[in-house]
Amino acid sequence: MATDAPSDATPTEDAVRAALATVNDPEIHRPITDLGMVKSIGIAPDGAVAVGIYLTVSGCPLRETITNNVTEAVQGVAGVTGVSVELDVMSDEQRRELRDSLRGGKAEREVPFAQPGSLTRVYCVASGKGGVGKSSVTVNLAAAMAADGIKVGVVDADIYGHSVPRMLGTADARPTQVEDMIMPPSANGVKVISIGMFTPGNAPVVWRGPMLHRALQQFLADVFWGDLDVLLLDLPPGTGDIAISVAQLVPNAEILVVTTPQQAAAEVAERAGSIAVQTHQKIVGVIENMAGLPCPHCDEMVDVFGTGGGERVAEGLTKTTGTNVPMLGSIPIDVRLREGGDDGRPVVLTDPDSPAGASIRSMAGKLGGRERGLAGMSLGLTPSNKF
Ligand SMILES: Nc1ncnc2c1ncn2[C@@H]1O[C@H](COP(=O)(O)OP(=O)(O)OP(=O)(O)O)[C@@H](O)[C@H]1O
Repeated sequence: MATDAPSDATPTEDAVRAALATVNDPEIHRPITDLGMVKSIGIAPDGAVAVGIYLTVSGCPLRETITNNVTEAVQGVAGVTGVSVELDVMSDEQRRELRDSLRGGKAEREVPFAQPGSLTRVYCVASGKGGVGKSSVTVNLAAAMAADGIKVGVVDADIYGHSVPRMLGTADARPTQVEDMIMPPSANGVKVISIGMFTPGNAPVVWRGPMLHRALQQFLADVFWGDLDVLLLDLPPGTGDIAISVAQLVPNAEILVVTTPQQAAAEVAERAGSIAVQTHQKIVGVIENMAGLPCPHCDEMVDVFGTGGGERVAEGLTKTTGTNVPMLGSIPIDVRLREGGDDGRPVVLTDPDSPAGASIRSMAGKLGGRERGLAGMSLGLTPSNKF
């Protein structure tokens, strides 16, 4: 960043610090000056600047990015003739301070999304059967929302098929840890944390209920999500322990039910959705996936999995819950959606106007853009007797 100082003047420390304030930590997305990452600034009479930077952890995978960004920012200051960056690593004490400041001064773990003032909408994506496209829908909704400028995160809590990182293009990413705080990797503008990032190789997860509960609590409380507009949780299929844990940890989470049009799948999906009655959660709607395959020769729809499942589930859940559970939309079978999932390139980004892409984008618009209403939310105010 250029200043008004004449270019032959020695740069001031304030000007260098102002330039450093424009550099964000690539994982925490906050200025390095606010995170206690600037260790020292040395300015030689000839305009050469030496900056000392604390990394949060040794072997930080983003050390090169940070070095480059710092160099570029300081180089732009008037009078700077050269920049050298020396990296150091935070002490345990500094890391603890950083963690506490990221938690808003609170040392204890709490789930930010469950706090009364939280403005993050939390959606649990649930299905009855496996393989109906729950993860594909989650990933594409998230990518479409991010493309619309919404700050979105995904928790992949599907212990049986943790496929979200691959579908989002972060298959090999591992989160960085600052003390007991976890920095989620991000791809296509979506922050993501997956149970698969904490299991060696492709090992199956054989955790029982209490362990799953703890893992989920960690994903919600110990991951540094920043200010999210929307958090999507990809749940395992069925009515298992995880759904109950989510209800306990984030009682205001709303449920999105994914089904195929098939009668059998719809019945199971309805059962999975109706767990919301017991947990007192709201079902935001039903998404029907794999709703017909356009014939490649004549474009006529072939109803591979039958028809009407989504509507049946929506009607059934409306009756069971006594609230209006709408059908949010239908997604046809589309080979581009499957390929995009395999390649980590969501179809909503690669083929946004394909029938599948357009349908998911439209639902993402509704779910992401809906008023983050204060209705039903405690504002922490005491009613006045004046009126
Ligand atoms: N509309 C669609 N068109 C074509 N392929 C699809 C569609 N929806 C999902 N698929 C494919 O079906 C397979 C299963 O989808 P996905 O993994 O999203 O299901 P899931 O319900 O999350 O499964 P599980 O519960 O077992 O994790 C994937 O290979 C995915 O690419």
